This record gives sequence, C-alpha cells and structure tokens, in this order.
Amino acid sequence: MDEKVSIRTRVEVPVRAGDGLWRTAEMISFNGLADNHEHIAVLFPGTSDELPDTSPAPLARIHSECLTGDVFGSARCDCGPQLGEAVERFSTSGGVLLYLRQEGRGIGLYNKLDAYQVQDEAGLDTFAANRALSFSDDLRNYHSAAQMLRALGIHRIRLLTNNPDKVRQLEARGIEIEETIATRVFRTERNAQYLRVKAELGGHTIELVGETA
Ligand SMILES: Nc1nc2c(ncn2[C@@H]2O[C@H](COP(=O)(O)OP(=O)(O)OP(=O)(O)O)[C@@H](O)[C@H]2O)c(=O)[nH]1
Ligand SMILES: [Zn+2]
Repeated sequence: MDEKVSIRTRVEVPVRAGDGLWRTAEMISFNGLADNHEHIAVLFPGTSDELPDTSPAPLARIHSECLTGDVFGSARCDCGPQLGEAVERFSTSGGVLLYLRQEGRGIGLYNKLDAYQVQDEAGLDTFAANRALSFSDDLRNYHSAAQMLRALGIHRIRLLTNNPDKVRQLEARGIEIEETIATRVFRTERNAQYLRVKAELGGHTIELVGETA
C-alpha cells in the first residue's frame, strides 16, 4: 500500500526536555508521503521498531503544527504545553512524535490568523470562524501519519491524544491503537473557551472541571 514511502534522512538532534537536560533524538524525513508535506518524525531513545508482539506498543504523539503555540507560547490554545508534555514524557520513556505540518487544523497559518481575527471581531468560536472563511471545521487527515509510522516499522502505538478522530482515522489506515492516553488538560483563563468548544463541538475528550490556572 505504501511501497513508495521511504525514509529520506535520519539525523541526531539534541533536544531540551522538560527537566532542562539534553536528550539526543533522531529527526527523520520521508520520501513519497501522500500529501507531499514536510512532516517529520522525532524518535526518542528507547523506542524500538523491533519489539516483540508481547511488549507494550511504543508511545506516540501525532502533533499538528501550531506556530503560534508551539514556538511563541501563545495562550490562545493548548498546543505548546501539549508538545512539551510529549517531549518530556518521551525523553524519559522513549516515544515517537510525528510533527505534522497541518497548521490551523489544515487551513494554514495565514488563514488561521484570519480565523483568529473573525473570532475576535464577530465573537465566533474556532469552528464557526473556519466556516465563516468557507473552510470546513477540520481539514486534517492522517494518511501521511500512518505512512510515516509504517516506514519506521511501527504498526501499533499507544497514542497520546484527546481527539477520537485521530484514533478512528489511524485505525482505518491500518495502525493498531493499543491504548489511548489522554494528554493533560492545560486550561487557563485565556484558552478555557477554546477548550470548551473543542470538547462540546469538536468531540474531544477533555474534562473541564475545576478552576482555571
Ligand atoms: N483553524 C483553526 N485552527 C486552530 C485554532 N486554534 C488552534 N488551531 C490549530 O489546531 C491544531 C491543534 O488541534 P487541536 O484541536 O487543538 O488538538 P488535536 O490535535 O485535534 O487533538 P490532541 O491530539 O488532543 O491535541 C493546530 O494545528 C493549531 O494550529 C483556531 O482557532 N482555528
Ligand atoms: Zn495551538
């Protein structure tokens, strides 16, 4: 099915984990991905692609790019802390992070900034703002993610996510989800509404209890 997908380059990159210590991860690029985007896999030591069937599947996070949150720490969403959580967790236990270039749930950075403007000016939520700009709620698919895992020899994973659509789509693409592990809920006053909408309209399994940080 994915015979045309192959690993292009594997290089070691020192990354700083949550404890402030450096870990050597491998960054991996691919040839022949379905959507032709420059997605990368970041493999943390301790992840083996030659695990016997009886061992637990490798930990994995399929993270959609969010330049505002991942790089600049924007408080409008929870992407930055979720990425940090995955890096911290994988740097101690091993794991594979797929960093997918799906900015703005697939609409791209400029359109996401337009959507933010619509949210601010018209009081629309994250999904309604997409529709006001003539996009559907979520343009993402995980075909390339499944291809990347297979190219790494990984056919089953324990997935860190609160998004059931990722689980459904990956399973439909032949990846076995041995366990779904909830990401922590990084709720603050600024992103509380965004998280509420994800849970109530986007189907994310997020527990919205207690005070905001
Ligand atoms: N279109 C749009 N995209 C957004 C907005 N806020 C964040 N994003 C994008 O949403 C993506 C992250 O998706 P989320 O719905 O937060 O989380 P998820 O990846 O579906 O689920 P988890 O695996 O649980 O993190 C990133 O690509 C962000 O750039 C917004 O207001 N509008
Ligand atoms: Zn974000």
